[in-house]
Amino acid sequence: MLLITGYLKEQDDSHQEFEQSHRPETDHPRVLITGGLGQLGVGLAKLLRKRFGKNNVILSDIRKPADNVFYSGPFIYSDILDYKNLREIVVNNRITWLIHYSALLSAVGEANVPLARAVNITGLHNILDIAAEHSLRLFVPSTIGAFGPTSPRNPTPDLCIQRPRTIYGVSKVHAELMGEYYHYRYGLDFRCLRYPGIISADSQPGGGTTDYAVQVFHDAIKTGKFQCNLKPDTRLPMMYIDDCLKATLEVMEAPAELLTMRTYNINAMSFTPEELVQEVQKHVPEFEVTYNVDPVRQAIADSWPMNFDDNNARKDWGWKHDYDLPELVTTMFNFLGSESRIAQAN
Ligand SMILES: NC(=O)C1=CN([C@@H]2O[C@H](COP(=O)(O)OP(=O)(O)OC[C@H]3O[C@@H](n4cnc5c(N)ncnc54)[C@H](O)[C@@H]3O)[C@@H](O)[C@H]2O)C=CC1
Ligand SMILES: CC(=O)[C@H](N)C(=O)O
Repeated sequence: MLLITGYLKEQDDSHQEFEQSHRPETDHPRVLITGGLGQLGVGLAKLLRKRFGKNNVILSDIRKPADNVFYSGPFIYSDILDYKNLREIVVNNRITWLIHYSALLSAVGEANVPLARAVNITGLHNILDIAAEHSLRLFVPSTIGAFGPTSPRNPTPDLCIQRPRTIYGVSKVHAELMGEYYHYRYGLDFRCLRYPGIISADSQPGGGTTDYAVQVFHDAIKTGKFQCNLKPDTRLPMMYIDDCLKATLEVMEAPAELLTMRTYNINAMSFTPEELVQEVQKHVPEFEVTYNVDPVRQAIADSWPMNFDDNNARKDWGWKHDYDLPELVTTMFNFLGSESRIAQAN
């Protein structure tokens, strides 16, 4: 029976997908995600495909996807520095929404400033021009890294001094300002959220300053020991990936008249490595941490917000987070714990 049910379910699913992908364009956006094979893109594609139909969401990157990603929905090679190719992809696939995830994050950017400038700034210019030319709804994420040591840090409001000290932060402030300029000058439907450090169980971070808060869970499960590359009292805004992706879809679907701004802070929690370790030890009592501070990442973290003020997002389009620190840690261990039990069983 299960086999038959499974077969019938499969038929029904594929019929539904056919339906969704062949509905008139007016029904659903046609989404292109750039830089989709990083920490956030695959999860976002999953969420958007559930909402808009598998074939209406195209994942892209310059890297080769794993089989499970490749066979989960449309994937295409796209280098955002190749303006012509990007334009062809947008036209040939009748794209109406563009989620621009391609970037070099804070620490990797400091290690390769010329490449970070090319990808994060020249690449962004290509995206802006194509989005304006084809009237796309454009999402570009910014970051807590778009602030610097002269910004108010506790809390950091949406509008304040922004003098970041990394090429990553400078490029993201540039993205915010250029996106808003294209909005006011050319009517581009530009939307931007400043993400905190994002924590996920099923994807690896891409070389940032907040990566420790992902690694800690894997090490707690694998070895019970963790070497933290930030000082124990380094407070940073953080968010579980499900909240981040939910906010991204919500702000993209928000009616334009609700948006009093085009760039919003979003917040969920702020914690220090010490506070995170204490919460982890409630699940893994024997867990041990040592501190081996990375001076580059520490200097970046010391220039970033400690707490984020996101009242405008909550007021304008109803943003609210679901995961605080205890829920985050429980969710991460539920996922990773089951994964490691499966791994041990195999
Ligand atoms: N993960 C986080 O904690 C946060 C992420 N964000 C932003 O969200 C976006 C996605 O972040 P992640 O997935 O974590 O980044 P990631 O670093 O994990 O992935 C970025 C992707 O961009 C791709 N890429 C690099 N050069 C490219 C090019 N020339 N053309 C096309 N793709 C290229 C890479 O192959 C990679 O898969 C980024 O813009 C990042 O700045 C903002 C704040 C926090
Ligand atoms: C907070 C971010 O933008 C990213 N995770 C980084 O640490 O660079």
